[in-house]
Amino acid sequence: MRELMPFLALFKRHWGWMAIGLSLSLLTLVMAIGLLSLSGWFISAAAFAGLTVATAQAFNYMVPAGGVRGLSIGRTAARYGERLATHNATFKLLTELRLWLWKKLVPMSEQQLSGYKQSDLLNRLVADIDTLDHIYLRLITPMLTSLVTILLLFGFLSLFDTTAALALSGLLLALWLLLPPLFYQLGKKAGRQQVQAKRELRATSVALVSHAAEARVFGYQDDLQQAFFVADEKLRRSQKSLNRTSGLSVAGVVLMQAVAIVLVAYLAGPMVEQGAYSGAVMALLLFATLASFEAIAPVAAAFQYLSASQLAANRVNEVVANPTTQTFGEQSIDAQASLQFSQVSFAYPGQSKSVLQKLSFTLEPGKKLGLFGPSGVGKSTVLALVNRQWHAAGGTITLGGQALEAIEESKLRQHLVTVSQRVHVFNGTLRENLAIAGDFDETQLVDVLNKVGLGELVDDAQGLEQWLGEGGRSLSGGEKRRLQIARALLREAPLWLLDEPTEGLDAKTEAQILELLTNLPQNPATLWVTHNPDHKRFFDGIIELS
Ligand SMILES: Nc1ncnc2c1ncn2[C@@H]1O[C@H](COP(=O)(O)OP(=O)(O)OP(=O)(O)O)[C@@H](O)[C@H]1O
Repeated sequence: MRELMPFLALFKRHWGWMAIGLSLSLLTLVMAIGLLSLSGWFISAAAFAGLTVATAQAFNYMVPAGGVRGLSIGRTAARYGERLATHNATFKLLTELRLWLWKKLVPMSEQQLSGYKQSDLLNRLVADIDTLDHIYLRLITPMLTSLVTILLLFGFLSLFDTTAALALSGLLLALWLLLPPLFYQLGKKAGRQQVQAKRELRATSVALVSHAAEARVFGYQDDLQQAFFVADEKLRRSQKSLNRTSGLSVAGVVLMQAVAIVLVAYLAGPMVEQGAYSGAVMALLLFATLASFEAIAPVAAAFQYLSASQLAANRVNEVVANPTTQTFGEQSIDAQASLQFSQVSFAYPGQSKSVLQKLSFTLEPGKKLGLFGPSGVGKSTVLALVNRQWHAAGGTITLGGQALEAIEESKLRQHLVTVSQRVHVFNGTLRENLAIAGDFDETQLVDVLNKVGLGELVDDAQGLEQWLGEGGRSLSGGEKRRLQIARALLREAPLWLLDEPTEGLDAKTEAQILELLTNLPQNPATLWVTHNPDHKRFFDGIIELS
């Protein structure tokens, strides 16, 4: 259970909604038991009263009938409120958990996340976090409400028959204690298999979609599909097994309910014969017994899913407690900071050959350095080191005289921007795609779009609100790069990292982008990776990697 502790701590922030949901859930149960007990008593008492004219006339139908009506309306209202409150609490918990994990993932570099497939991280963020919401809805709520209901039931029934009250509450309490470990064991294997199968299904479906084109061209579509079907079958098998356990829990609870009814009837029968209470009270006891099992039914189901929640918690904790997580310092950087590599060496994990060996250079504020060299020599790796995607194994990288690791994360991000060949257009509007650079008003956004030659995008009827991402207006390669430059311009970062920003563009677009990048208004320091010898004229210095 220790693995669940960090998540229970996060739950605290929403205790208000959780408590409302719990209270309404308890109220619903109490009203359900009250409704059935009162109805049982009322029908039997009315039948007994009808045996003679005198008793029939003296019987007060109005008050119990009003009670039945009140309880049934109250129960429906409480159930509705309970659903609203517990679902609201669950969604709040999900948001809390997902944001918490997202915030932990974002600062991690590629190095720290290497070893995880993207689909696996996605799965941890989505499916595993979903599984964790069972803790509140399926575990905490039924366990607490059923326990309180048993205690209340004991108090209520002892008003009529202490022995029957003790017997029924004792039986319910024994079930409350025994069902969880029993169903935890029964659901353990299938619960874990389900988490595993969900992971595989997501990985194979992501592969199926993202590799679709290559798979078709090279004829391995069937293999991918087969892997997907195997994972799907695994998931179905685990669900079937869990459903069987659920069915077993329902059958078990119904059986115990029958046992309880026989037991209470056995104890109450002689009491009625002895005249300790009426037959109508016996009906009340029997109907209360019948209804009380509504409290115990979810307890068995709850623990069947615990192992899945535990495994999900372990998987989430594993990423968060990544042993390679590097913490960064708190230093800020001066806008006029120079970037310096001194004897920097680097090799990718698991590779014996170094990509960089003792690389040294200095990039002064406002200067442009061109980074040349054959393909695969390590040019992009240099940019990745400045971006802290990876960390140098030897030597030092400093910015404004401070070690790169000592600089606070947000300060570093404010200081530099990267313009690469691949631009991500988010599934959102033009405004949202620019707004990742910060908070800007309409004039500033239109102004920057004009600067990068994308002014005509705003002429669209929807202007900045036009949809750009998936399913939106498709941008050409050159337009996407200009969008990226617009984002970078908005940031006013003093250090720009350019990774072949004009690669693959036609001559006209290339000329436009070059014009833009070589005449940036704030004249940032620029480290520019390129293969094109014509670009040499733009640079104050050249680094040739070999
Ligand atoms: N994540 C990674 N894991 C392992 N090796 C990597 C990784 N990224 C790059 N490499 C390897 O490191 C070397 C340098 O790669 P890098 O991308 O820096 O080269 P580059 O000079 O930018 O190449 P290009 O001009 O083709 O873009 C290559 O041999 C590449 O295969």
